[in-house]
Amino acid sequence: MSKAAEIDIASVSKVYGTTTAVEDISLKIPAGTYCCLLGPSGCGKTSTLRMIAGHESISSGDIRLGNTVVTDLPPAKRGTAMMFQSYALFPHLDLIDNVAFSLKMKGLDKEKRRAKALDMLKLMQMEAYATRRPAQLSGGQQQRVALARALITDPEALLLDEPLSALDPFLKIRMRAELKKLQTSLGITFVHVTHSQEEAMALADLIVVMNDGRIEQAAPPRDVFERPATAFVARFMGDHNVIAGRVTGSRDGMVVFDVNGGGSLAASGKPQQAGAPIDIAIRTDHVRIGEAPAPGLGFTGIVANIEYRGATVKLSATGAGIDDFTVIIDDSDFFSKPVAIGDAVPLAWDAEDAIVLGRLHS
Ligand SMILES: Nc1ncnc2c1ncn2[C@@H]1O[C@H](COP(=O)(O)OP(=O)(O)OP(=O)(O)O)[C@@H](O)[C@H]1O
Repeated sequence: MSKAAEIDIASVSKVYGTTTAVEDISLKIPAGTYCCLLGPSGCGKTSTLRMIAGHESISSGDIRLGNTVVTDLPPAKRGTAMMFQSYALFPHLDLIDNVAFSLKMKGLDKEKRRAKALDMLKLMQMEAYATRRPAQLSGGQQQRVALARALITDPEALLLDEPLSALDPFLKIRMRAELKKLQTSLGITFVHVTHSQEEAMALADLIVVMNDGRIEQAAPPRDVFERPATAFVARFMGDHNVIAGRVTGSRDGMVVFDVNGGGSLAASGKPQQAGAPIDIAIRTDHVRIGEAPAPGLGFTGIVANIEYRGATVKLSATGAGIDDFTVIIDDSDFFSKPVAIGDAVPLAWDAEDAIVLGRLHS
């Protein structure tokens, strides 16, 4: 296998006619990283991946793979390989010929390319099926063949476009573990497009959250989850309440603000100009119920819904200017002092759990 390469995306944009799919993004993906491009449909993930692969031209900016600027190179000359969502296997060819296809294009003789294809099928534990056609395989097996076909070119980076989306939920989780194992054992750079935050959290060393053609945050999964950079990231990753308001002042290392249409709250952060818009995030599992909050660090919520989830209970509450506030508490805490729909309950959190979010799009 070849070595891994860093991918350097410098001020890259992609414009299709009047649509700007990717707007001036810059990103360094260190060599050997498992990187997930994460975001909702239409945010520009696939366009970014296809520009790295060379399947889409770059409207402006440059992409470097290792020391080579690949911006104007054709896909086969970049040192990347792409695995497509639908696997794009040739139905009329057996697995060996499917896997060997790119070597045939390169002019390698039949014996050599078939031997190498068999090696790749062995790596993916698919050699027993070598003479079958794709239609005679399960979804998970087809995915392994698609991986073998992508990896046969010894790429420095493997690009995967929603590789797990065609699989059923059970297989998805199994193949996810296999992808991670494969990346770790090969040590090459993986760039994996997904709209599932769970998938990205499970796989990535580096999560790149995209929204509307731009990067909202690029950081390891734990940082993205614990310190979401923007309201979009906090909402998209889930398990956070986002509250918007306007700054009124500061106190004891906290920014004090008025909730839009509601009371006054505080959050850890530097003083900001009075009147400035502010978004804060509060983890749903870091809220205590039934405890009087410190000034600005909680409110009285009216319980709107209760969902029992086994180990935890999910409460939804409303407050002045706060439409939907979620609290996840341990089942034992809930059942030791149960509350009912319609009850008014104090909700409280600590200063460090109220995070001021950045404002990328304002
Ligand atoms: N060939 C094209 N011509 C015109 N517009 C395009 C083309 N490809 C993509 N777009 C537009 O560019 C934007 C980004 O698309 P892209 O496929 O990169 O998003 P995505 O995040 O991968 O979405 P999905 O998860 O749905 O695949 C969208 O608004 C899309 O409609």
